Amino acid sequence: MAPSLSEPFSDSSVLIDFVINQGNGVKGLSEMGLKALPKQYIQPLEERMCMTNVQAQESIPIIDMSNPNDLEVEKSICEAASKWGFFQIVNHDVPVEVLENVKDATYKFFGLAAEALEWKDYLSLFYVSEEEAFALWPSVCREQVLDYMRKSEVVIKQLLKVLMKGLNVNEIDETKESLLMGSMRTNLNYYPKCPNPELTVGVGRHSDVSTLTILLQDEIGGLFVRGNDGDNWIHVPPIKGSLVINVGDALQIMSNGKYKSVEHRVVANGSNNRISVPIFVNPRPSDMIGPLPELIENGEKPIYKQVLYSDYVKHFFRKAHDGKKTVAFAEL
Ligand SMILES: O=C(O)CCC(=O)C(=O)O
Ligand SMILES: [Fe+2]
Repeated sequence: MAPSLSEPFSDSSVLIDFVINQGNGVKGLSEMGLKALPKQYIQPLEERMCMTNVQAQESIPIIDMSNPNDLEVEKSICEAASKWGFFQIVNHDVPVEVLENVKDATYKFFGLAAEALEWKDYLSLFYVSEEEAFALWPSVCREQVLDYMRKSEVVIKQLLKVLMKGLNVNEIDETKESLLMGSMRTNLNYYPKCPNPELTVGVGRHSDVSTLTILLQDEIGGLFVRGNDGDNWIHVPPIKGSLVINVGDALQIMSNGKYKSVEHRVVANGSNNRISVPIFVNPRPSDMIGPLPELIENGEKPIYKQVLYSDYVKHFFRKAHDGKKTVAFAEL
């Protein structure tokens, strides 16, 4: 039974049934035209975005990738990964058409079905093989997602090569390539319009568990990155055709802390629906991750221990989004 507008979801089991079991998602809630946010989505005050903490004059670096082997470009990538942990790339090799197609496919998918978390619905696609993707992924988006992943691989390899060079790791053999990018997951995120955006979050504060994340966002905006001073938040402005790149915990650990996996969050929006499509480039679940041996051989003191990547990810998902605390799991 659909819940009535006059008494929407005072009972949590009705809400869970509507959003999850019946598959309506947060999208279903948004489209009911609720006057107020259901209480289950109201976040504690300290987790809500306070606009006085936004640093409007700051922005993360925007890097032109037309000449990825140019020394100045290499330098700006490594500096951005050390200082910010976040940057946007423009003039990369992923065709704008591929990006547009995967955004359209995301809209199409959420026209069909949804599941829920925070004020956000998402579909998570773990890549195993093309055959499996053809068998299991929704047909409305699988071609576009596969194309987006395939075409992004070039830029992912370029970035990892440059970032490794910045650590004086000049050879990426098969084992290292697998450690850096042995598994990939693409999420289709949908943040429906929200009746009380200031009371909730699209995605709470977190850092990613990936090596690198490649994020495509639409033109709405709402992604904020923790500024260098630790208190403020910096908006990541949508730039058509760009990809947002961020360092994840696995790369922070492997680089022995040189590259930073930075907290970020997504605010809910009172006027527009928003989509984003991150590719999480990860080690394999069975890999041990820790500071790269080359760094230790060069005399660096390790600040992280070796951990099984699947244990690290399990640890991340055991707790609610809670900022940067996951990485403490690997600290020595
Ligand atoms: O939607 C976004 O812009 C970011 C999403 C995100 O941080 C994530 O899925 O890990
Ligand atoms: Fe994230």
